[in-house]
Amino acid sequence: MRPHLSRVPGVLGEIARRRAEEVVPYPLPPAPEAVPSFREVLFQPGLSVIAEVKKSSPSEGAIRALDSVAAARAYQRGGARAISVLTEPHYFGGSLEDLLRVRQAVDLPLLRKDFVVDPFMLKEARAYGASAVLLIVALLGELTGVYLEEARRLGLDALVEVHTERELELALEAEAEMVGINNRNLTTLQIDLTTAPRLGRLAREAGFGGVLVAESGYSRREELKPLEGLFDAVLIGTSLMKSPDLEEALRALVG
Ligand SMILES: O=P(O)(O)OC[C@@H](O)[C@@H](O)c1c[nH]c2ccccc12
Repeated sequence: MRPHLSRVPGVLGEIARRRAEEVVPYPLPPAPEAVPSFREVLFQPGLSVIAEVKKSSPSEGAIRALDSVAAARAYQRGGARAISVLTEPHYFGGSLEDLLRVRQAVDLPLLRKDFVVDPFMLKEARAYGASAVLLIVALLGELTGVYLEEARRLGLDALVEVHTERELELALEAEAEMVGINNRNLTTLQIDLTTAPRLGRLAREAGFGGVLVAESGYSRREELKPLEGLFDAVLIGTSLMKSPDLEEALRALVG
């Protein structure tokens, strides 16, 4: 079952509709061996970092033409608990090959970062080595629960991404076990770092006991302060990718 994308506004709608046109199922390679669960590694005490391999983005254009494997290895050395790999090609310069190559190079659980708009993309994620997938509520709406169920059936964890109070409600209704709060509005691309703490508090007040991840826009250590005691993890891409030394940048950010 596919979501209705015709009325999704802004850049998000543009990317997602293009993605949907491209999904044509094909025979998949056998999935690589299982690695530690994405969700479980984030349950460790303290704020975990999910470091992201991201070569370009709609807001920044080209970020860095660094090889994905080199980036992922530096992240692992720097203490990342998990790695996110963009697989969207047109706007983010990613690929499934990047995901598989990173899988073969590091031991950390991987998140397939893409605009999932067809259940086949979940099977694909698993076949190319992901332990988890991103599910964006602004795209999947009421179908979020269906995609969550299908991800579970395939043995994948799902990071359910929200940006508004209404989307958070939908994520909690769908019984998400990991919720990502994106500081970036994917329609306008604006960042507001007060979004994650605000919606994070609401999620906890509503009794959410799962993994909470703050996403986007972090580049300085002080910015992580409001997340302490509330969030399990933070997802960081651009500021790390832009650093001359990714390992050092990661250590400097989280100590
Ligand atoms: O590069 P940043 O600002 O550190 O952000 C990372 C990550 O949160 C961002 O890439 C992201 C969050 N949600 C997404 C959905 C699709 C594509 C990308 C994203």
